[in-house]
Amino acid sequence: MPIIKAALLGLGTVGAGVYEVIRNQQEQLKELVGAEVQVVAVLIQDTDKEREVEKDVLVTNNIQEILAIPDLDVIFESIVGAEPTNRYLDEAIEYGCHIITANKEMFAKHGEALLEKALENDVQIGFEATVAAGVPVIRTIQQQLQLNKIGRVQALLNGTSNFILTEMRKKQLPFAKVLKTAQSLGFAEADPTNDVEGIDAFYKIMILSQLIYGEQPEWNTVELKGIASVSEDKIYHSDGRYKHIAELEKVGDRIQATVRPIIVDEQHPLYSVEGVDNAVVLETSLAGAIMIQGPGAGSKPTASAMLEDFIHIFQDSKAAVLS
Ligand SMILES: NC(=O)C1=CN([C@@H]2O[C@H](COP(=O)(O)OP(=O)(O)OC[C@H]3O[C@@H](n4cnc5c(N)ncnc54)[C@H](OP(=O)(O)O)[C@@H]3O)[C@@H](O)[C@H]2O)C=CC1
Ligand SMILES: N[C@@H](CC=O)C(=O)O
Repeated sequence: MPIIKAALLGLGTVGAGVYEVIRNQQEQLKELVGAEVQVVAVLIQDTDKEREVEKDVLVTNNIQEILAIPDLDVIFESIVGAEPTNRYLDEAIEYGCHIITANKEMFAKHGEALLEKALENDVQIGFEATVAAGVPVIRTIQQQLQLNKIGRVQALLNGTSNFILTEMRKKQLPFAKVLKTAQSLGFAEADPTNDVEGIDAFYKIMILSQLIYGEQPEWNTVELKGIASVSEDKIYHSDGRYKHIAELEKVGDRIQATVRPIIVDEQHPLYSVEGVDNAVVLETSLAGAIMIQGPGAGSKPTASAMLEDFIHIFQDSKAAVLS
């Protein structure tokens, strides 16, 4: 049986989820892609931490050791921040590896350039996990809405924010306590600033803008507020519900985007989307308004998006080899 050699960049909440799914669902993966998937290396930062990986897996903090492995087929990237990640992926594409990423900051900033480079090097990039984790928004837009023109987009794109707003309102709990729970559940980033200041949702709506309109608005024109700007009292006592909503629309030649907490009433499509769920409402020219909803953060939902990308990429390669 052929072997697909994989490396994981990052072995935190997301990377560990990917590793576990590959191990636990090896037989199904074999059937789906026609090859055995072997994780041969992981890149981490702290070499002193204990890692739950097989003994023959190379664990290193040096990307060059990974890119020196012969015949590496794919990299699953789930590290944090735009750099050095972008540089690592740029090199990995030159090496000839497919890339599957969950890193929205990196992808909002460098996704276009990496996609171009991937095309030149005949490899693919899967980025489903960069937006709404387990909810297949990217592939729905890429594959199921090709003839439709997408007008306005309204979305809940940060699982942590929706979880915090929901828990605070339902249980009248303080912000700091619920944020801790969101961190312990693997929803919030280790540094939760981007979650609660709206920056994480901003990166995600920029990725959607690039995908839908082929460009992003000037970043400094986007109104950006996070849930940290809302008082506890308002969250507990407002009529309606606070939701952290990202909106996107092309008006004439101009793309307009906002990312902010607003109060919605029960008529609003995002009113009933609660907890860690994300949802994206797409106004489409033929199908009408479509809403897609599901878990927007966490280890398994994110690993799900990355492994589904993996299957698409390697089923394509299998078809190419057979034809
Ligand atoms: N958590 C979630 O629900 C989701 C997260 N994401 C994105 O996925 C990525 C990972 O998130 P998550 O798993 O939660 O984060 P964690 O903080 O849990 O894990 C990050 C991992 O990356 C490693 N790492 C960080 N920086 C570097 C670096 N410069 N070089 C090598 N390794 C590095 C860390 O190493 P070490 O173990 O040594 O500290 C750790 O293993 C982020 O970009 C995040 O935005 C996307 C969707 C959902
Ligand atoms: N911290 C993020 C994780 C997924 O992207 C969130 O809460 O949405």
